[in-house]
Amino acid sequence: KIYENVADLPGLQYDFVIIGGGTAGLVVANRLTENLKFSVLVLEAGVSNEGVISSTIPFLINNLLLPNIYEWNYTTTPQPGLNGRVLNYLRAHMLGGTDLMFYTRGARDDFDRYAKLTGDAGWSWDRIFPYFLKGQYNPAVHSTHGMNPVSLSGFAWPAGNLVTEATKELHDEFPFNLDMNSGNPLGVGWLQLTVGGGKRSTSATSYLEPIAQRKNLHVLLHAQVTRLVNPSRVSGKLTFGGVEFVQPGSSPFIAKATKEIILSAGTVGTPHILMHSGVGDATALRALGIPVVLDNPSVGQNVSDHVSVALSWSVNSNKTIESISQNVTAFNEAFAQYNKTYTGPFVEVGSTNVGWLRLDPQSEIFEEFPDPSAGPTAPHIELIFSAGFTLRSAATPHGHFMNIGAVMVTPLSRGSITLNSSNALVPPLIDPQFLASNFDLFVVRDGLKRAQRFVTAPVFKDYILAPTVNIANLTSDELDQFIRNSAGTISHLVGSAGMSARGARYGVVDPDLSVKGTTRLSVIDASVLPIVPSAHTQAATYVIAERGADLVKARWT
Ligand SMILES: Cc1cc2nc3c(=O)[nH]c(=O)nc-3n(C[C@H](O)[C@H](O)[C@H](O)COP(=O)(O)OP(=O)(O)OC[C@H]3O[C@@H](n4cnc5c(N)ncnc54)[C@H](O)[C@@H]3O)c2cc1C
Repeated sequence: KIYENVADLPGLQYDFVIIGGGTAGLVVANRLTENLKFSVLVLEAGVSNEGVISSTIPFLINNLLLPNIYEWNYTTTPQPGLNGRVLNYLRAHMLGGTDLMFYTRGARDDFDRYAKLTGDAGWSWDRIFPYFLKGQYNPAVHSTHGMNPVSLSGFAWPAGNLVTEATKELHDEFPFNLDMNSGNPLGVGWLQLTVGGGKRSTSATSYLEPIAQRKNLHVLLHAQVTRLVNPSRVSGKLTFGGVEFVQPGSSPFIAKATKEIILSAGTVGTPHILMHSGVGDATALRALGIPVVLDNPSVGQNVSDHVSVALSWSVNSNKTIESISQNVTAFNEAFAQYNKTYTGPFVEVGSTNVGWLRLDPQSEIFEEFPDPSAGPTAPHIELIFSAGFTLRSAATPHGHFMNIGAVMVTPLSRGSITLNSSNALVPPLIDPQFLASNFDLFVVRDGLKRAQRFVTAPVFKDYILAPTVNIANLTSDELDQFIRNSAGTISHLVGSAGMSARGARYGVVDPDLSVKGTTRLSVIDASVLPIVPSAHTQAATYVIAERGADLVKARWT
């Protein structure tokens, strides 16, 4: 059952307390409460997804991302690699998270590297693969019995067919890939989305809604966890006796977990809570006057994220996103069609295809830097093809466009989440160190050049009119400045509570996701990924949550 007010909860003692009801937290809540003997409380700082149309209608997802109650409205610290710019840093503040529905699992090598880094073969592609199928178009690599619907686009923008045609014309550099979720993503293929029946699916719609009436599951909204309290030692290991949280304007409450506390507060929230609980770098915590209960300098460090820059071309067609986004009548018609039949352009986001490419192995950049990709199946670059501007703002130009986002998916830069204050309600310092490494800059540059080459395919001859910014005329230095001045993020931060092998001298959680040096405390969310996969991160988060729930269940049954 979902509660708004702590006073309505039957009590504050449960077997498990899950902190955060985003992508991972609700998967774990579902799986643990399959055992009717387990009682579970989810504490979610944000709001419900119910009745929020921009969280349901794929085409309107853009509205969810504006500063509002569905986001924490964070900003980064000034980023030297972006010429000192401060970016808005989107983080979900609602049940089920605020992803944009891209469903990309990553490369076989990404997961095999996690297995190697953690010394646990359970994180390898082959062993994790069944967990992908639990969540659900090459039928051989998908399932029909999973929880979370995944589909190809339910609406065909002409740009999508042109992109596919171009893969035939430029086959050597941009081969077609029928299904990029097989473990071998390389090539250009159709985008898959977490959309079912025309509606956006999240862990809130797939994992919570169907079981929200389970008697052993309580979800409390507007409940912001400030810290874990009452530390003690059990057989030399740290344990916490409770979870402190507040509701707007309230005094703190304490929830107790008789079995385990599970942090699923995401890559920013999880280390934030750990550090306020005294788990983190001892020197930094002391400097803020926070009592140290476990010195672990890895907490909040080693974060990595993807950086992107988009190019746009005006096109000789009026069948683009702008035909709806810039025309009130057409927008209302599309909305009406959606409401009647769940069909039409509102069933998807406007992106049509995705490409995954590797750098040239002979590239001079490898003389300076080792290859950070996970292996030969893993790309360095992602190209996102869209039938116009998917993220729209007042600055979006008028006209009709095709967009290609070039995303650097193998960052060498590493950033951090640190505390700014001893007050747990003050946001942390988010410093992803975007483009701090020249390798990362090189990859974005290469990605933009690939995008430019892609649109030279003969099929675009009568379609593409002109670039909105002609980077072909820029010197190398000017191009670098263009990148630093326009790069953004696609919000794939991971690593702040990274997994490492048991006994390793770094890392925050063991391969079974329990926090090192503690007992009855684990982290199950995207923060445990030690390196960002070469993919959008929700699919990886779902499998972490599925396997994480199995690991917890195994400890207690
Ligand atoms: C705007 C955006 C778009 C994205 N688009 C895509 C996409 O299209 N495809 C894709 O694969 N990935 C996408 N991602 C990434 C993907 O959504 C994340 O990797 C994934 O959701 C991470 O899941 P999580 O459970 O770790 O964290 P989250 O889903 O962020 O959940 C954390 C939850 O914890 C809550 N919380 C945090 N702190 C506290 C606290 N102190 N007390 C109580 N609750 C707390 C938050 O409110 C939130 O609900 C996107 C991310 C963002 C932000």
